[in-house]
Formats: sequence, C-alpha cells, structure tokens
Amino acid sequence: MSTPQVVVHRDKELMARAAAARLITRIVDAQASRGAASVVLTGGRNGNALLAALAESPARDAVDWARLDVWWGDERFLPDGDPERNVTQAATLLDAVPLDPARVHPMAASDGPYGSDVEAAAEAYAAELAAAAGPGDHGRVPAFDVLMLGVGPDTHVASLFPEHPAVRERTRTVVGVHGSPKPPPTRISLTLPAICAAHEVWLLAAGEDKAGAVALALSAPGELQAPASGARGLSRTLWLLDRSAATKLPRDLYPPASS
Ligand SMILES: O=C1O[C@H](COP(=O)(O)O)[C@@H](O)[C@H](O)[C@H]1O
Repeated sequence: MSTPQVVVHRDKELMARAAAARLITRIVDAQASRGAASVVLTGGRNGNALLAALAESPARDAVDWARLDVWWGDERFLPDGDPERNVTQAATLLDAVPLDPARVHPMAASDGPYGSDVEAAAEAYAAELAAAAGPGDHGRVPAFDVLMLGVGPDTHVASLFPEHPAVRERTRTVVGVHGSPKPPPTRISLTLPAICAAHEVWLLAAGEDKAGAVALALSAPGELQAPASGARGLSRTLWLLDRSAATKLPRDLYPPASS
C-alpha cells in the first residue's frame, strides 16, 4: 500500500479543475497502455464539483469515453431518480459524454430489482464487481485505475463512518449500511478491502469544515476512528485539498510547493 501524498490548491474551484485535468490524463494514459480504463466516482460536494469541471473541460475530448468503466464507491439507498442519489447528481458528466451504457455501473435503487433489501442490492454489486475482475486483478474487484473519495467532516469516506460496522468489514467487498449518521440512513458502500484494491485512491476535501478531518486522518489514528486514513491505493494515495481544508495539517505534512 502507498504512503499518502498531499497536494494543496488555492481554492475549491481550482482544486476541482486541477483534479479533472489530472483525471483526464490518468484515463488517457490507461487507455493508451491497456485500451480501456476504469474509475470509481464519489458523491458529495467535491466529487460533484470535479465531475462538473470534467464535463466542462475542452480536454475531455482526449478521453475515449466508450472505453471507460464507471463504478461508484457508495450510494444513498433511495428511489431511482431521487436528487440525493449519487448517480443522479453525476448526471452533469454522464449526460455530457458518450459513455457506453453497458460500462456504467450504478448501485441499485431502493425501488429497483431488490426492492428495499439493501443487503441483496449490496451482494448484487459485489457480484457485478467480481464478474468484471480479470485474472490479473488478484481479487474480487477490478484493480480500478482511479478511485475517488470525498472526505466527510467526520472523516467518513464512501459510506464508511467512524466506528460503524461497515468500516470493520474485512471479507465482503460491498455492504449495506444501516443507521448512517448522515442522511439518508440506508446506504450501499464499497468496503476498505475493495477500496484498497485500486491502483490510485484520490481523497478530495475542500472547505474549512473539512480541516479537522483532514488533519486527523493524515495523523493516522486508525481507520475505525478515521475511515479516510484506511483508504490507500496500491500504487498511489493522493489527498487533493484546497487551502481551507489544509489549515490544520501538521507542518511536516504540508507539501513544500502548493498552488
Ligand atoms: O454522503 C456522502 O458524503 C461524502 C462526502 O460529502 P461532502 O459533501 O461532505 O463532500 C461522499 O464522499 C459520499 O460519497 C457521499 O455518499
């Protein structure tokens, strides 16, 4: 597992644009070497700002969108089309680029094929991931090129909340989450073993309300107390921050050059 690297941008708008540019480059590189790429999207304010910046970037045309697999790190278990669902909020990007619908993998809605059975919906997503994992992936999930995570003010990532059973999960790759402290209470989430199978994990945090969470997670208190600290990529773990979110970082973790 990789050691976290920190990049600090001037403000959240620049952070979103720079992260979008970085993502385009990463996807184009993966497609050039393997013919395809895979990304895992996150919900939340910073994840959505990145998707909007990606949709607006002229460089988006460098991506072969039909050869991109799109997955989600978590979902709010609500009816299809609910404005609070992460997939609904991702429409900014999904409607703007020519993705192959067969390569877009949303998590089930609460009025979908599994009805209100969130455990069945989580199992189905785990099976979909396992079916997509290739022999070289050494696991039950594909080795995603980039997996993005918004960091909550309480250090949660995906729908893994501090001290919750889901953050302790070591066997399953996807779980149903009950009693989330952030609404809605019922969610589906990748677990840390699935997250840590990605080549690159990018953690996004902007704004003063994230400063305490960023400092805590990067001071390594342990993933039960700070789930974000347990999210590490196989080859890279990148924390993308704005200056406000970096204000409480210990001096030795602050990068020497920040834009
Ligand atoms: O509920 C969620 O929140 C987090 C972070 O959201 P933010 O608005 O505080 O940035 C997000 O990462 C997660 O995917 C989402 O379901």
